[in-house]
Amino acid sequence: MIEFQNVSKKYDNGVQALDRVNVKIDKGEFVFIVGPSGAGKSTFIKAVLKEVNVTTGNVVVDDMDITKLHRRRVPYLRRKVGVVFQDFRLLPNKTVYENIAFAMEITGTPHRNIRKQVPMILALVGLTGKGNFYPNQLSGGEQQRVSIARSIINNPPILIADEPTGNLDPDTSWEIMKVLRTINRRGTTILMATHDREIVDIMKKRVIALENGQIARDDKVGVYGYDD
Ligand SMILES: Nc1ncnc2c1ncn2[C@@H]1O[C@H](COP(=O)(O)OP(=O)(O)OP(=O)(O)O)[C@@H](O)[C@H]1O
Repeated sequence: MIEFQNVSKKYDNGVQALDRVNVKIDKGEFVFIVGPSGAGKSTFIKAVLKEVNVTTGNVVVDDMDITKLHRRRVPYLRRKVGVVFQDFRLLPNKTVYENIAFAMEITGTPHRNIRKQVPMILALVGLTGKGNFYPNQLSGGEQQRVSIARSIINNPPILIADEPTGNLDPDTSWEIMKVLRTINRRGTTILMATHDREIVDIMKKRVIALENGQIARDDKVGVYGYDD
């Protein structure tokens, strides 16, 4: 599903953000990416999305070697990978319904399907009845649910969550983790970068730890393992 083959990334300023990374993530896995600040987690995620071009090695996403993928084909890749961020990134002038519908409109989904699928996805993330609310009328946890709904509405095989609980209190964070677990159980591969020790330790999922751009640990049932 996702494979890094001897991947290195050196930024123009000389920083070696990824250093000969080899890793394989299978379909349906739930994987945490942990590591100290500056370890290379964001660079790893950006390499999957082709937001950064790696210096050497190959990145394979959903059976497609994206290393040499033409710029014009990158939007096609992005449809295979839903993304959720710490800061939600919802469109403030659109309702919950419109935020999600918009993601379907840009892929050319017929309105009939949009009208059917948006309520279904709102139910999945526990937001039935909130379709007409604007983002600023929702709690942080609810906004993150909208963001998750938007990220999976086009059924991507992979969901990347970059610190999705970073702005949320512990209880709300767990509500978000339940939603992500439900999505994972439906078959979506999930890759989540996090600094949240409690979540990593309790979830008992695969943990890949990056340090200085290298894989320091890769445990099938791992722990957070840092003091920060
Ligand atoms: N666009 C860039 N240009 C130059 N150096 C960069 C760039 N982006 C990141 N870096 C450097 O690459 C290294 C890895 O950064 P990265 O953001 O991948 O780490 P991270 O593990 O996500 O950190 P954090 O937990 O703080 O988000 C750091 O030394 C960082 O300063």
